[in-house]
Amino acid sequence: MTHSPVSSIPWQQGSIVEIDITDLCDRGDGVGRWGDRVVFVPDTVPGDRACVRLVRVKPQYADAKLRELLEASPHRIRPRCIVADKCGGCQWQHVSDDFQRQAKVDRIRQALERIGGFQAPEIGPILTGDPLGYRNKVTYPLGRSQTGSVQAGYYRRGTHTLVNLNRCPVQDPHLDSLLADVKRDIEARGWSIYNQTRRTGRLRHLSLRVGRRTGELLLTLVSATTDLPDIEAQGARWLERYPQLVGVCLNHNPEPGNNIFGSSTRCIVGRDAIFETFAGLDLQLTADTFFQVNTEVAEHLCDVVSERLELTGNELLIDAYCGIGTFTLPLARHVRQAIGIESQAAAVTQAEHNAARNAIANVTFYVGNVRDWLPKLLASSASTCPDAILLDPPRKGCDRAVLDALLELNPSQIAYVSCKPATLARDLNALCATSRYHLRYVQPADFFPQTTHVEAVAFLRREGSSLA
Ligand SMILES: C[S@@+](CC[C@H](N)C(=O)[O-])C[C@H]1O[C@@H](n2cnc3c(N)ncnc32)[C@H](O)[C@@H]1O
Repeated sequence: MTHSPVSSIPWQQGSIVEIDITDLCDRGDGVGRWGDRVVFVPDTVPGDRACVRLVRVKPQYADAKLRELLEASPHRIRPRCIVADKCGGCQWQHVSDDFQRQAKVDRIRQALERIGGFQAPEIGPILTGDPLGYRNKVTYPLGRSQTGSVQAGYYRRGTHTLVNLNRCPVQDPHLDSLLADVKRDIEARGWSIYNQTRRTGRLRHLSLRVGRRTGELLLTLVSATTDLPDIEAQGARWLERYPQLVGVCLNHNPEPGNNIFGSSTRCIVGRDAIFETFAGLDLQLTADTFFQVNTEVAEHLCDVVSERLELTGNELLIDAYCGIGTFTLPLARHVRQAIGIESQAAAVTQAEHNAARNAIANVTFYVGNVRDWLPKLLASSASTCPDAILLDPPRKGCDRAVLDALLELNPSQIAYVSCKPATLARDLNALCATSRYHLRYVQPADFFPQTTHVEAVAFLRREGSSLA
């Protein structure tokens, strides 16, 4: 293979260069080198040799577009989605499942080593489930094609242009026909589609949720208006056509901005929630509350947390950032007392409802900010400090004040669930900097196959704790 000499091609927008892809970056793009500069190329895989066009050029790096694949990597596969080259929903449809998993584990390792400062951390094999058909919930923005037909799908990467979907290979297959039919019926009803720029029109999003174990389906339309003409009749028709559909809801979101759901949801027909079996519990899940999108892997992770914490039944456990109690409720069965803290009141209402539904009496949920609640618990429970704290913060990780409060609370064990390796590594570094805690084990989990997202739970133990 002859390579074009680096010096003969100007480092500028529009230049065409040939490079070997050697790595993947956090965004999921392939990474190659042009001389001592770095080139990021979407839709490539380590092992590819590619002819690329530089599109955004900085002194030391450039973003490039794949023009031609000169040699295909052994890790490259044919995408199992017909719109993989356009749709921004998945980034790695062209990467083999094994290589995706390895890349995710590598990313966690690199973050722990480079940002966290940990040397050779023990990282377990990644938890996996089905690489396709796993999503139990989808929420698609709605739009119209140039010819006026109703569209639903994800945005083209880096744009606000919808890529219309009639099916999606990562969503539960039971949602496929519903997606196509609902779009057609919206069109037939003449319901207008919301225009974000002009702030006109009604319908904004279509959300579908399925109980992976029960098969129950829930359909929610998000509208800028409180009503839609004949929504009751259409809802009844959908219920009749789909025996698994248990309810049709209308969420009202008149606010501009990126929030999908508004604050009020009205059940049009049927019920406003599905039932689902999770970790041996019977859960009720409404349309607008967060539930882990990959039921199987979440359940698997819950088991790992319970086993790794080596719970004896005597512990006081705090689950900070608990959502609807996805981890709190199953873990409550293994401890003396569990406390969940969550900022969203609706999620706590759902958690309390599900605790009662499953006769779990040893759990208390608090609505509010973890940053405020941890010091309050510290003040109120001097004689009963928590034995274990589970954390599952959003991507930005924990505030410094939360980490300080954790150190004050001084639990024997901390399990930190994270969806962003960089912030996980940063926070673990802060917790372990005092040498009071050491990192025992990290469990990666592949909740979102075909995408670059990766989750992990890190287990910390206090030095000298009797469990060590
Ligand atoms: C990654 S989700 C995890 C939810 C839950 N553990 C689960 O698995 O379903 C993070 C949760 O933290 C909540 N949250 C975000 N910031 C918070 C804060 N400062 N205090 C309390 N809860 C917060 C969000 O509402 C969300 O439910």
